[in-house]
Amino acid sequence: MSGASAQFQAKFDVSRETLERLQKLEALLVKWNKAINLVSATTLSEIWSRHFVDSAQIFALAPETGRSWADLGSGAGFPGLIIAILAEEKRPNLSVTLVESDHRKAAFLMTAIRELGLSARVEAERIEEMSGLDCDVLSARALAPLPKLLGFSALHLAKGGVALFPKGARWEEEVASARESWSFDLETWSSQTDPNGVILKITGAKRV
Ligand SMILES: C[S@@+](CC[C@H](N)C(=O)[O-])C[C@H]1O[C@@H](n2cnc3c(N)ncnc32)[C@H](O)[C@@H]1O
Repeated sequence: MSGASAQFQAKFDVSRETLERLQKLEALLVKWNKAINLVSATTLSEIWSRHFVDSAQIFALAPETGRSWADLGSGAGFPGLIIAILAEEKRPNLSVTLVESDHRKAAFLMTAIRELGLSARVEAERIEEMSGLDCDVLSARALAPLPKLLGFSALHLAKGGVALFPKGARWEEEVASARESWSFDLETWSSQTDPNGVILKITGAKRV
């Protein structure tokens, strides 16, 4: 086991099968990154800490009662593919949907799902053009400012659902800006990977 995967195992207590899936995903990302720009070359050598841990920390924040999870703008699969990998071990009944409008990235996501033996599905569509997903949990990393994310949530989150958005150092400005047109309940968790970042957990969002 590499140092990075051993650290992941210590943090998230996952099975050998899950670690093997993550190792396969790492190999796929390295292979595909030669042809399409999935992750920046500078973070390729830090896939476990910058992407796998960053994504996995979101998984534990979702209520265990949720049956469906949608990750919007998944890109190379963060956090969506990691959620799908963890769900395979820890919540096998969770249905995971990855939304990604870029067809080359969507092709990567479909390949990864097939090669890793996951049950997640990919919607290669634009978030604002697809029919409502009615999901219980929604996530999005590095997709849009919070006011826009809340607009996406209004389209796809079921009543009573939970939105999880990792945000960087300027998260308080984004929350203040969102409060101008939305009311919502907010909990925050410090990020395990970004000393200035947080994960926003939002419920009950309504336009004001
Ligand atoms: C900056 S990347 C972030 C990718 C990934 N979430 C991450 O954190 O590594 C944003 C991704 O969202 C996708 N995207 C942007 N707008 C979208 C839309 N309206 N509908 C679907 N996907 C979209 C882009 O193609 C891109 O892959």
